[in-house]
Amino acid sequence: MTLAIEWAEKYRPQTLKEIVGNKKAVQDLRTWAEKWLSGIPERRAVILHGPAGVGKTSTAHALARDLGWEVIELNASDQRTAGVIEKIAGSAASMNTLFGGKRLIILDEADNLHGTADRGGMRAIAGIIKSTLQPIVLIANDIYELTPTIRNLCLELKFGSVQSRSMVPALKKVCESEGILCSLDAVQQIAESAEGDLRSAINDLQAAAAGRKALEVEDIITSGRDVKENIFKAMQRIFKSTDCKKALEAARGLDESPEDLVHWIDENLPFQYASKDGNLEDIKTGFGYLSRADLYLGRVKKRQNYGMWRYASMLMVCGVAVSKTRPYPGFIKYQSPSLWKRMGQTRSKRDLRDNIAAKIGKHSFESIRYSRNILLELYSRMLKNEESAIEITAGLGLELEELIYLSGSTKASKKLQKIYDRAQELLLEGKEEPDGTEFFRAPAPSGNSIEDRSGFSIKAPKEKVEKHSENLDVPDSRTSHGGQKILTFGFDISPETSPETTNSENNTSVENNTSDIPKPVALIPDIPKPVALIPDIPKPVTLIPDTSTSDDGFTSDILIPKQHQVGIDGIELTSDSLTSSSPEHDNLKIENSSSLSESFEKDVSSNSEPIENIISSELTRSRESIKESVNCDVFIKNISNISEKPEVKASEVPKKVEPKIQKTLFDF
Ligand SMILES: Nc1ncnc2c1ncn2[C@@H]1O[C@H](COP(=O)(O)OP(=O)(O)OP(=O)(O)O)[C@@H](O)[C@H]1O
Repeated sequence: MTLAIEWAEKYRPQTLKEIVGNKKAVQDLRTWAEKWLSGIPERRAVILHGPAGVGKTSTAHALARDLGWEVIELNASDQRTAGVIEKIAGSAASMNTLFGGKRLIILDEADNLHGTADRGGMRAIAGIIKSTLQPIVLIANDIYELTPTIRNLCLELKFGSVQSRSMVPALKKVCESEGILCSLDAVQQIAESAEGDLRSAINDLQAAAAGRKALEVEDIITSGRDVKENIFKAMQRIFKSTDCKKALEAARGLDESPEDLVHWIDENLPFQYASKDGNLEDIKTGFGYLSRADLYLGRVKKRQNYGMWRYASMLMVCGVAVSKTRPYPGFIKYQSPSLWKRMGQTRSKRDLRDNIAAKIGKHSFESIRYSRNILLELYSRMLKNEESAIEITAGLGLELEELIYLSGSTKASKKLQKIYDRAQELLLEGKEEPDGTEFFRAPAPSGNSIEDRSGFSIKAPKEKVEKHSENLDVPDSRTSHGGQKILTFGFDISPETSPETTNSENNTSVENNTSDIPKPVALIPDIPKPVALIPDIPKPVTLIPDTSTSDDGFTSDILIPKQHQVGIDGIELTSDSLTSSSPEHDNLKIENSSSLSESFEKDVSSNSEPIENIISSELTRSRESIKESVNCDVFIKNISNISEKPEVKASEVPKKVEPKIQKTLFDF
C-alpha cells in the first residue's frame, strides 16, 4: 500500500503541460494566474473542483512551479480551524514575498475543513479572499459544500474525470519508466476500470505489477479495489437469493458495520421488493426482521456488548433474504442510505440556523435559545423590507448563506445578492452607520458605542449628538467621576454630556434650556438642579485678620474665617448679594446643598459602588431634604439671579473682594 502511494507521487506532474486532460480548466487557470502579474484581478481566488484523483492539486502546484511562485499549502491533515486559517493563510495572503514574487496559497480539500460544523473556517476563508494580496487556489471535490459567499468571490474551474483514452499514454509512460512490459489491453483495462480517476489507475497499475516484469490483462482482473462493489454485491445476494448462508458470507466480507448495513438494507428493501400486483407482504416481513435487528443494535449500544452484533446481522441479512415469497429478477440500482445524506444536510442547516441565532442573540442581548425560538422568526419577517434587510445584514454581519437562510429562500436571488452587496458597502464605509437604523439599535449597558463582531458600530446619530451638545454646552463632571454614559431613547448612546455643571453662565440658562433639551435628557430628569449648581468644592473660605489676637492695633498675621459667607463656584458671596425675599432660607438651602455635595463627594471617593448608583441614591436623598425645607423652583430662581450678576462669572478666577484686609485660601 505504501508503494502504491509512491508511484502516484513519483509520477506527479511537474508542469502544467504534463497534466492529463482538463485542458480548458488548466488554460483558464493559467490565464487567471497571469493576471496577477500585472495587478490584482477581479477574482482573487479560484476554486478547482471535481472528483478525486483527476489532477486538481497537481495542477495548482504545477502552476506555481511554471510561474516560479512560492507555495503555502494548508491541506486536510492540518488542523484547519478559523484561527489557524487566519494565522497561516491570512498572514501569507497579506504579506509580500521576500523577493517580490507571488505566493500561491493552496487550500486543499476546502470543502472538508473541520467537518461541516465549522462555519467559522469558511468565514475565515471568505474574509481572507476579500482582501488577499496573493493568489489563492481552493481545491474541493464538492463545490456545493463551500458557502455561497466563497463561491461568489471565486472563479470556479471544473475538473472532469480523466478520459480513459487520455490515461492510457500516461500509464504506458509509467510502465516504461518502471521497466515493465505492459500489454495495451492491460493498460486499457486499468484505465477503464479507474472511472476517470488517474490516481486510482496508477495505484491499480502498481498493485497489478507488483513482483512482475510483464503485465497482461488477466493480471488486472483479479486486482479488485472498489469496496463499494462489495456492498452492491452483498445487496444482490441478500435481495436476489434465499440462501441465508451465502447472504451472510457476503455481509461478513463487507467493510461496513451492522449499524451501517442496516441502513443500506432499509434503503433498498422497498425498491427491490416493490410489487406490481400490490402485494406488499414481502416488504412488510422484511421490515419486521429489520426492526428486530434494530432492537439488537440498540442493545449493543446500550450495553456495549458487541457480541450481539451477530444476532442483529443474522436478523437483518437472513431475515430479509428469506422474507421474499417470489424471485425478483431484473436490474436494480442500489442506493446508498439517504438517511446519511439527510442527516448531513440538516446538520449544516442546523449549524447555519444556530450561527444566525447566536448573532441575533449577541445583538439583542438574548440567549441563543430565545433568539432561535422567538427572534429568528421576527428578524426573518423584517427582511421582507429591503431597507431593513440591508440594515439587518450589515448590523448582524450576516454572510450571504445566512441571509438566504433567514429570508427563507433556497438560493441567492438577485434581490438577496443586492441586499448583501449593499450591506457589505455599509460595512466598508468605515463602519459609518446607515440612516434610520434606530429601530435596529440594541440597548447598551455602558460605553459610547457597541461594536459587534462584524465591526458595525452602533452610535447616536450625529445630528442628535450635535443638537444635544449645542443645548448643553457644559462640561461633564459625572463622566469624569464614573464614566457614566447617558442612554438616549433607551437605545442610542448620547455624547458625554450632563446637566450637572460648574459653569454658572450655563447655570443661568439651565432653567430655560431645559425645554430645548432633546428628549434623551428626559431620561435623567431626576437630577435636581440645585445640586448641579454647586458641584465642585473647594469653597473659598474667606479669611480675615484675627483682630482679637492683636492688642497693639497692628494687623495680625493670623487669619480666621469670615462669618456668614458662602461661596458658589469659588466666588465669594455675602448674604447681601442674595436677592431672595427670604435670605435666611436661601442661606439655609445653600448650606444644605453644600453639605449634600460634600457628602456626595465623600461617597464617590470612598465608595467602590458604581458611580450611577451613588448618584441616584444621593439624588433621592437630596430631593427629599429639599422637599422638606423649600420649594425647589424658588430656589433655582434665586441661584439664577445670583449668577446673572456681572461679577459672578464662572470663567473668572475668584478674586479677593477686599484685598487689603482679606485673604482667601486661593492666595496661598
Ligand atoms: N490529470 C492528471 N495528470 C497527471 N497525473 C495525474 C492527473 N490526475 C491525477 N494524477 C496522478 O494522481 C496523483 C494524484 O493527483 P491529484 O492529487 O492532483 O488529484 P486531485 O484531483 O487533487 O485529487 P484529490 O481531490 O483526491 O486531492 C498525482 O500525483 C498524479 O500522479
